[in-house]
Order: sequence, then C-alpha cells, then structure tokens
Amino acid sequence: MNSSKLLLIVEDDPGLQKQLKWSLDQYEIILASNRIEAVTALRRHMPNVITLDLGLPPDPTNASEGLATLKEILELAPHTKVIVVTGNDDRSNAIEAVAQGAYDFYQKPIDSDVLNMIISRAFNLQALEHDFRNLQQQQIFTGDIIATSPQMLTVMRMVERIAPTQATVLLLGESGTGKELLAKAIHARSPRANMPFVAVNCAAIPETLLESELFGYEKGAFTGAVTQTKGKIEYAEGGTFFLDEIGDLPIALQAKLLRFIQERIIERLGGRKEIPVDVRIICATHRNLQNLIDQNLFRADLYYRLSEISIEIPPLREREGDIIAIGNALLKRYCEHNQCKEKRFAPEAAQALENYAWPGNIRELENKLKRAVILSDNYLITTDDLEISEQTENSMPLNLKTVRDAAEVSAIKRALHYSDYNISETSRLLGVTRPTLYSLLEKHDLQDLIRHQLDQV
Ligand SMILES: Nc1ncnc2c1ncn2[C@@H]1O[C@H](COP(=O)(O)OP(=O)(O)OP(=O)(O)O)[C@@H](O)[C@H]1O
Repeated sequence: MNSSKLLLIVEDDPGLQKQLKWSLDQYEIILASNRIEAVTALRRHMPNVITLDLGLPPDPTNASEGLATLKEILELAPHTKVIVVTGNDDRSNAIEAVAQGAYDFYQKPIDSDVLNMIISRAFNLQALEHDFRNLQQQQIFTGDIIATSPQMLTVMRMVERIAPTQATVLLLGESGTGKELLAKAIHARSPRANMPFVAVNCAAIPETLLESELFGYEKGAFTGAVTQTKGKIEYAEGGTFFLDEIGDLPIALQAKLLRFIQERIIERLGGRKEIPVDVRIICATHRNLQNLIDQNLFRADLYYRLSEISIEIPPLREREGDIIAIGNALLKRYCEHNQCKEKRFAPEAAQALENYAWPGNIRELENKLKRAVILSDNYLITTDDLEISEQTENSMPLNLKTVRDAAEVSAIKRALHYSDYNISETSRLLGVTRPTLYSLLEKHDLQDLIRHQLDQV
C-alpha cells in the first residue's frame, strides 16, 4: 500500500463507516471499530492520517475510550495526524483531545467537503514534516560516520584538521567504537585519498605469519616461500597504512616497525635490499598502551613515534544523542537493504536503546538492528525485537527538570574545579552573579562540597 495515501478511520457506527468510505474515496481506507482494532491497524499499516470518533465502545456516549485510544496512538506513532470526530454538542472533549496532541477536530454531522479539506491539509502537513525530519537527519551524516554528540563532533573536527597532514595518528577506543571507520575517514580527506588504504589487524594474524604479512618475503626466505611476495606495507605505497590492534604487536616485531616508522624503509624477510616506502601510518588499539609499557610489553619509543597525534574515541554510551541518531540511520539503511517497509522504534524501545550500556559499541548496535529488522514483521521495532532487557546505571532521564538539574550540578562542579573553588571565578565561568551561584549551591545542596574544599585550601 502507498502509505502516503493511507487513511485509518476509527468509527463504530457501520452506517457512518460506509458514508466516510464513500466520500473519502481518493484515499486508501482502513476501517476500525474500536480501540484494539485501531491499534492493530496502526501497528500493521502505519497510516499518516487517522480520523478518530471519540465515542467508542464499550461506552459510545462517553469520550473516555476515544481519548484513551488517542493517547495510545500518539505514544506509538507521535508523527501521525489524528483528526478527532465528536458529537455536535461535545466541543470540550474535542478541545481536550487537541490539547493531548490531536491535529484537529471535526464535529458531526459530517459534511464531506469540510472533512475532505481537513484531511487533505493533514496529509500535506504530515508530508512536509516528514521531509523536514529527513533533512535534519541528513545533516548529521559525515560520509559514513554519523555523529551528533558534542563528544564525537570534537573528534570529527580533529579528524578534519589532521587529515590533510602527514602526521602519524593513534586512535584509541573500545572495540566497535569506529576506529577503522575514522582511519578511513582520515585517509579519504587526505591528499592520499586516491591511493590505497591498506589495513592489517595485528590480533587476527598468528605471530609467526605477521612479519611476512607486514614486510613481505623473498623467494626461499623460509620453507614454502616459493615466490617473492610484497608485504602489506608495500601495497600501501602512496596511500595510508592502517595497523589495527597495535597493542597486540609482538615485542620482537616492534623494533622492526619502529625502524620502518623512523626511516620509512623496509626489508623483506630473507632479503638484503632496503626498500623505501611512502605511506602515512595510522594505528589503533582498544588496549591501554601505558599499562603495556609498564609491563614491558610495549616499547615506549614506539609509542611516542606512533602517537604524534592521538585521538580518544568515546564509547557509544558516553555520546549524548548518538545512540538514537545512529540507530535511526542504521534502521533506515537496513530497511532499504532488505527492501522492507520503513520501520521505526517504539518509544519504549528507543528508551531501552538509550539505557543500554553497549559494551560492543556501534558494532553491537548494528548487529541488534540487523536482527530486529529481519525478525520483526511490524512497523514498530519493540524492546523485545532488540533483545535488550538489561537496565543499566546509564539510564538517561527524559524529564526535563531532572535533566536540567543534572546538567546544572555537573556544570557547577566543573566550574568549581577549574577555578580552584574561587567563587568569583566560578560565577564568571558559569555566567551568573555570585548571589545566584550561592543560591544554586543551596538549591543543589552543594554547600558542603565548597566548605570541605575551602577547608583544605
Ligand atoms: N559513528 C558511526 N556511524 C555509523 N557507523 C559507525 C560509526 N562508528 C562505527 N560504525 C560502524 O560500526 C562498525 C564497527 O566500526 P569499526 O570496525 O570502525 O570499529 P573499531 O573500533 O575499529 O572496532 P575493533 O576495535 O573491534 O576493530 C563498522 O561497521 C562501522 O561502519
């Protein structure tokens, strides 16, 4: 069905159903007679516009069932335009419905010209809003990288600045945070973009093979070396060489890599010739290199060479707003890929996505969404489809007062810290007067913090 022309009519009177169907014949009509049928039809077809009779069974003389149906519809599909239809002496319930989020109301008896006009305007507005949301969505794409959070926008600005340079870059971040994607983004924005991008994962190749994989070998270098073979570094000539999981590079190979980085020269296994190579190097790891250095598992001199510029990629759970932004974009991508109708997250599923800690970061999000798109046959992806049950302390409240209070407390604590607990400086940083700062400290019960700190000064 063409969802742009789909109209759900929720009406319990069979005579009126017939009349409406007849007078609204330019739309594809779905009929429902009660709340359960309406919600089922909504989940299945996701119409853009709904007309909803407020007097529904079991008590058609009362608007309570109609208002409850409206509430459920708007929870499931907040962008749907609902036009409530009431008896001609029931203006107060109609206004109550609009206050709850209905798009408009219409009083019986039905004048099909007027109703047609209201419905047509609702469809137009719905389409405009839909296009606007799509535009907003597009603005957050930077190639394949989706980022809206301040944390990732800082990372992206850094990527833009360092990409055109020759600097060696070290990308640090948990597994699945997008290190390889960022390495490719740096390459794509560099003057080397038209040359090869070659990646080697140190953790995925057995130690005995890694050296020949990186540096290549001459014929006869070892049993089985029947032809001269170039290493991956040589294949990256003119382009970018990405060494993933550098923390897993065996210590014996670290010296050879260091020489290559310092002199940009390699020697194939079993060879004597020094081969100059022009590559830019980007490395990545999820491991704490400083700890490895302390345990003598990683060379400090190599670390300093690799980290001319290092970029910390924050885990997904710390990126404000990115989970839903990436989730929505991936959902759209997978629906297109599977050639299924566009799907959306049910509100409780969106909340569950935000609350989950994502230990596997974006890769885990990708896997859960791929699975949900394939297995769910509804328009709405539910929490069950996502297989997310665990609630974590990462739960982000939605209540604006709670969110504002938390933001105020965090800003005050940071400003106090930056200013060494100097009240004038803290007020200046926060852009408030001293008396306002004192009342904020009182409001959030933070006076002890400042007394305690002042005692220590
Ligand atoms: N910001 C993002 N927007 C969209 N997709 C992303 C983003 N970050 C990562 N991805 C996707 O998530 C997946 C994992 O990313 P990637 O392989 O770059 O992570 P990684 O940190 O290198 O992982 P690992 O440490 O396990 O190698 C990829 O499919 C990548 O395209």
